[in-house]
Amino acid sequence: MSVLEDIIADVRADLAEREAALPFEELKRRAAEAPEPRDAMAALRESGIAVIAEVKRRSPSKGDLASIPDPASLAKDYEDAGARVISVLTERHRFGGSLDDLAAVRAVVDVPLLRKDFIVSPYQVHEARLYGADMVLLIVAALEQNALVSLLDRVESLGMTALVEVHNAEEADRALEAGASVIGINARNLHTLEVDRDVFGRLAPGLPMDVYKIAESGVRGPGDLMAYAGHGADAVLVGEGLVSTEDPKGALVKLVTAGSHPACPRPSR
Ligand SMILES: O=P(O)(O)OC[C@@H](O)[C@@H](O)c1c[nH]c2ccccc12
Repeated sequence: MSVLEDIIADVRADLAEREAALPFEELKRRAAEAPEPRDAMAALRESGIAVIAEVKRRSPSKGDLASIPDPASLAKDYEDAGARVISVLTERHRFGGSLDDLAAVRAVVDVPLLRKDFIVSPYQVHEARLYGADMVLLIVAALEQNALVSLLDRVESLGMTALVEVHNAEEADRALEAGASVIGINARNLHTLEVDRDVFGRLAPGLPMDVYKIAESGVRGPGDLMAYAGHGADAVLVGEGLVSTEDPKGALVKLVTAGSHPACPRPSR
């Protein structure tokens, strides 16, 4: 099994437990009563290269990155530093995250939130909404085409934004066919866990102008943000480059400053 398949097997096992504890119909009813979702697209489209900052404790490739005893306070720092959207990993086994982290972050920040997980079922989409997400990650490599199409539809029908993640041209075609308007190009291959920062520059020019393009993974500092911007990124998504520094807030301020600098290349749209 590849890393991705391993991860998804555990995600499905966890999901079955939660489904047994809270039936889908009841979950849907509760999620429908959650406060209205925030407009993640509007936040991302403000001027400059947006930075999406991630609450990430661990990763399969690097192991422990940061203990993050108080995810809400890290998220508040991210918001104060100018994060346009905050990503919260909710996968438990490999990333050390939880839905409780998402709820804790929701309680203290106003910016839109991304639920970062391995979404394979509509159950998780309603769950994302219940815990305060405004945006949901859908990984093309983890989904059959019909599942991708119906999950994308589900995310949008609940008023959220889908971030559709791809790693190669074939997945990019599938994302477009499914109707994705926000595409994340992940430099990390989820089968081998290797990072190749050139993937963005290879794939982004082939995407339509009106698709919002996010460069995911491997951003170490302003230089990488500028390079991604030069290849047409509207936004970058950063985890390790923030959480594994002494001063995540300071590191984010540097990225946000670079992304809003007049010399930073911006998409011609
Ligand atoms: O920590 P990095 O290299 O800055 O990467 C952040 C983000 O791109 C990464 O966490 C990620 C991108 N896609 C994912 C899918 C699942 C889990 C994690 C991810």
